[in-house]
Amino acid sequence: MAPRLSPRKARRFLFASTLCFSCTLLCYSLLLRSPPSMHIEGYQQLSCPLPPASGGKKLLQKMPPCPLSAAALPPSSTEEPRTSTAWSGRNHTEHSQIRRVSPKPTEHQMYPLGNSTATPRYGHKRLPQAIIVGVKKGGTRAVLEFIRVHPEVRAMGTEPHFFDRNYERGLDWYRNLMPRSVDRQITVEKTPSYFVTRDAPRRISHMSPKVKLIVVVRNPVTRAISDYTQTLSKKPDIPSFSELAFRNQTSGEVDTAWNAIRIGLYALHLQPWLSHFPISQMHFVSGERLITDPAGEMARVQDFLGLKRLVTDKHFYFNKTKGFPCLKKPGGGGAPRCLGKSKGRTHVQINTEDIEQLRDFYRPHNIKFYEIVGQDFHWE
Ligand SMILES: Nc1ncnc2c1ncn2[C@@H]1O[C@H](COP(=O)(O)OS(=O)(=O)O)[C@@H](OP(=O)(O)O)[C@H]1O
Repeated sequence: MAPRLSPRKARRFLFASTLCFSCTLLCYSLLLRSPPSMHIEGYQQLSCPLPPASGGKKLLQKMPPCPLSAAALPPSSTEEPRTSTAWSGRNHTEHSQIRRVSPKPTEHQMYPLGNSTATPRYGHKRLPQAIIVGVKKGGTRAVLEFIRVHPEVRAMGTEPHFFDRNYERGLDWYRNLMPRSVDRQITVEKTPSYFVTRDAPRRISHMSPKVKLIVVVRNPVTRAISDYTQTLSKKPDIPSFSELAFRNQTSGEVDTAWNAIRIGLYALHLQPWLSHFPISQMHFVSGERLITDPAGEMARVQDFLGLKRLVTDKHFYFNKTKGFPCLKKPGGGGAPRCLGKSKGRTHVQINTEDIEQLRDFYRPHNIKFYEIVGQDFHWE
């Protein structure tokens, strides 16, 4: 017969069993609890989880793309992961799932140079709000490369030639070529031949009457020689510059049918633009000042585009070998960035008499151009 417990002992037994059960439950719950959130000094955890901290294979698995919280990013690069192949030659995304939060980013961290052409996964492809429409050999590549340093600019790297050669492909085709951008960013493209394309002003205004137009102009004589030098580099058998530039070399009659000459008649080409856009919607960059004072010219371009002046003299240095201003590498180290070999070629030597004749020819056209745009470019 089992010994009978007194009521007092029974209560003690019940209390001891409950205590023991509760302890077991507590231990289990502590063991099975999810790991505490990881805090790493100097890093801010974003909304995406870190990869699990154990299991070798799992660590090698790629995590799904993680949207970055705006607060975690420096002001320049909010919402936009960029690849920076243009500068380092390596293709790495600047934003990882955890990002270092330095107390005050340096200017280069804030505004990394070389807003690359790589398309981020989000944002929208938009029709350009600004177009560098000309002129060929004026310095259009330099302006595009310099302005795309700005964090609020997204630029198409190649020339789409939509409004001259590809118009029948339609606006959706054109839009699809553009890099993705977020709301506060503007999309820019450059195609220098638009300036001399008869239908381009009408077509562009039809796309967007508010689009901002940038024209990079350069002394038309130097521009013509630059144009000829480029053609000669591709077709070495073409006639001499003087043979092409003058209808009659003895009389000095200039051949305005030759494109290299015709493009330099800026006042003439400007007229159709003014039938579709107010002059205030056009900005003229001096190709000469772009070389001697890139920061000054770019300040004016940023003002025109309604952007904060973030591309400044800190971004440029004069490269003696190249003979042109180049962009500094972000952070100071490594190779800086100059434009390619096709920019800044040594020009073909043209005799002084021919140059003088061309200057005389262009003078009245230049003066007319200065009057229309209200700026003297001093092309003497
Ligand atoms: N920073 C810098 N580096 C190199 N080159 C520079 C720069 N700034 C302006 N330029 C001048 O740009 C000229 C080429 O103009 P474009 O870019 O408009 O040419 S193109 O129409 O796109 O072919 C090019 O003409 P050339 O010197 O005749 O080659 C340059 O004089």
